[in-house]
Amino acid sequence: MQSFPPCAELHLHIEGTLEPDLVFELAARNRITLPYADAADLAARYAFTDLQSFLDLYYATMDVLRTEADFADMTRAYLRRAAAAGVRHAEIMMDPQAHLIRGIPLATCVNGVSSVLATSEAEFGVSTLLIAAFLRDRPAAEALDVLRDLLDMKAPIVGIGLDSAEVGYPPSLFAEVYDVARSAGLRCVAHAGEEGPPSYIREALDVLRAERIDHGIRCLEDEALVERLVADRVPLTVCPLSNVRLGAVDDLPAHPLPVMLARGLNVSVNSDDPAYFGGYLDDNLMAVGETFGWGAAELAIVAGNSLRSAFLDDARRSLLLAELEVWASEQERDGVVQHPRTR
Ligand SMILES: Nc1ncnc2[nH]cnc12
Ligand SMILES: [Zn+2]
Repeated sequence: MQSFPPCAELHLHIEGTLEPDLVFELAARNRITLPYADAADLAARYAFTDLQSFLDLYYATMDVLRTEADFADMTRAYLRRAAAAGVRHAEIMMDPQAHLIRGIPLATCVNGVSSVLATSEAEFGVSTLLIAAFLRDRPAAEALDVLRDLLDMKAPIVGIGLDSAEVGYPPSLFAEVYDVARSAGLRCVAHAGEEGPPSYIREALDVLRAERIDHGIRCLEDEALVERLVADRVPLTVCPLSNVRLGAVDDLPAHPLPVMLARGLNVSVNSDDPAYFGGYLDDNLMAVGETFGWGAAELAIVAGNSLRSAFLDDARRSLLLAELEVWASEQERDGVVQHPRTR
């Protein structure tokens, strides 16, 4: 059986872990009638043409999340599955505005998710940090209000992110939000270069001073940008199955991940919205491993990148990097080193 390295998941939307079965369970609990016959009928709608076609369903489906217990159950289900995938640390995004605009109080979503994260290391062996992501297709003033509310309630967040529909919503619109967050000691990440142009990656770095770029795959269209990302070791949290399902790339063999790795970019592999895109972190690693002929050596590189790019404390990072070294030497000892197509 394939073994996966201990790693960090750095690009994961907790609302994107809502599996069809849980959607139906929460709908029943909250007496909501869904416009689908059953979980299989809902899953059959997961045929997306682009980011927007996914977002439409993603925002509609999360309407079943009404109470703290609902958010907690979703979070627990993700952690259980992530632990089985070899995830040892997760930096989890949530979209507070997606809940606020449908009347769910900020405390309900924040407390529901964070109550489970508080014990994730003890319960699942997965340390966790929470990132509040703002919706770039809504006004920056609204994001600023939500950020101030999060700060006022001392929400246990490590940082902020920027997600949702990308094209037409450049990072610079959110300069003030990121300035306020940074002044409050928060870490900064942003989606850029998923569907949007390389200039959005530059803006995320220069204007938002993002420390990590979520996706970033379109950087390859701008040679000077690639050189800068390599020189500065800027982490790019790549999500291969997501990119295929949303049509950002034609298919997995056409995915730029191996080129990005060969260029020396600091790439990690992540699952984005695993309930919607065909798999969790292990599924993504398995798919790229099979498609690109990766063995333990390549898996250890992306796992190491993920651990070094996480907002972890030094002690936990050292522990997980040591676990990764043990994993890599076991792979070598057992001769499970390489996939046939690599050599
Ligand atoms: N892949 C993605 N891109 C932008 N916003 C998102 N929200 C959830 N998943 C997303
Ligand atoms: Zn994402």
